[in-house]
Amino acid sequence: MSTVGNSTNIFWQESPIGKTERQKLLNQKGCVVWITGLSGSGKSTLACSLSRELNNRGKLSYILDGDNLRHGLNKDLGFKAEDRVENIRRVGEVAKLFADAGLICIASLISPYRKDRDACREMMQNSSFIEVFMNMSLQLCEARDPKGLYKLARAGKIKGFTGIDDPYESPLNCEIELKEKEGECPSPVAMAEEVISYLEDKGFLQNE
Ligand SMILES: Nc1ncnc2c1ncn2[C@@H]1O[C@H](COP(=O)(O)OS(=O)(=O)O)[C@@H](OP(=O)(O)O)[C@H]1O
Ligand SMILES: Nc1ncnc2c1ncn2[C@@H]1O[C@H](COP(=O)(O)OP(=O)(O)O)[C@@H](O)[C@H]1O
Repeated sequence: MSTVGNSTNIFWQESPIGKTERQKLLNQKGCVVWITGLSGSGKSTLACSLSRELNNRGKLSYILDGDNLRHGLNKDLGFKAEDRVENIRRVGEVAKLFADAGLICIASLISPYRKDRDACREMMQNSSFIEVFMNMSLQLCEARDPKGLYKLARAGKIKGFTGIDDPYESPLNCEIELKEKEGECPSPVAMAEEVISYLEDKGFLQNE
């Protein structure tokens, strides 16, 4: 019996099938690939490309996309600092469940605060949190502006837009950093392959 958060008298219910058994069934290891970066940096594009490439290799993945989750699970949250903190905390918890299910969970969110990303890392077992930093310049993201949000933010029609009048804290120790080279961004497939090589090297795509 214990107290957790605001709940008292709660008990942990063990499951008859463990993560090891599920991973064996899937021939892979559960993990979280956490993609962070500015709006327009290519997070969703990489998430989709990575999921497709993994699928082609017979590996099961699932995308948790910030924008999409704000249509449901996180529809009560906005973009003020405490809402972003709660957004990342919830998605971290959900990602942890997907990884426990044995899946390669691809979380794609701006996740602007280092402390919150680190807290998600802390939730996970050692080395199964792979932080991917989309290190694209604000200039590139703003030039892309596929949803016209930077334009609105510059015009003062959106307040607290990340990179314009709200902070983005770059990772200090991420596992993978993807960058533009001479103003050119690698293709989504090339970026997905870089992540897949990492997953392969670390043994996530098999279960010996
Ligand atoms: N104020 C403000 N700042 C940043 N982004 C904004 C804002 N308002 C709306 N949007 C849209 O919301 C998407 C980001 O949602 P996230 O859940 O990833 O954000 S966060 O991690 O909680 O910061 C983001 O999607 P992406 O462009 O895919 O990153 C935007 O489309
Ligand atoms: N590797 C890439 N090369 C060229 N264009 C890209 C690349 N990745 C994304 N884009 C384009 O940039 C825009 C923003 O990408 P998106 O994945 O929606 O970013 P985010 O999810 O970070 O907001 C889209 O128009 C997309 O087609």
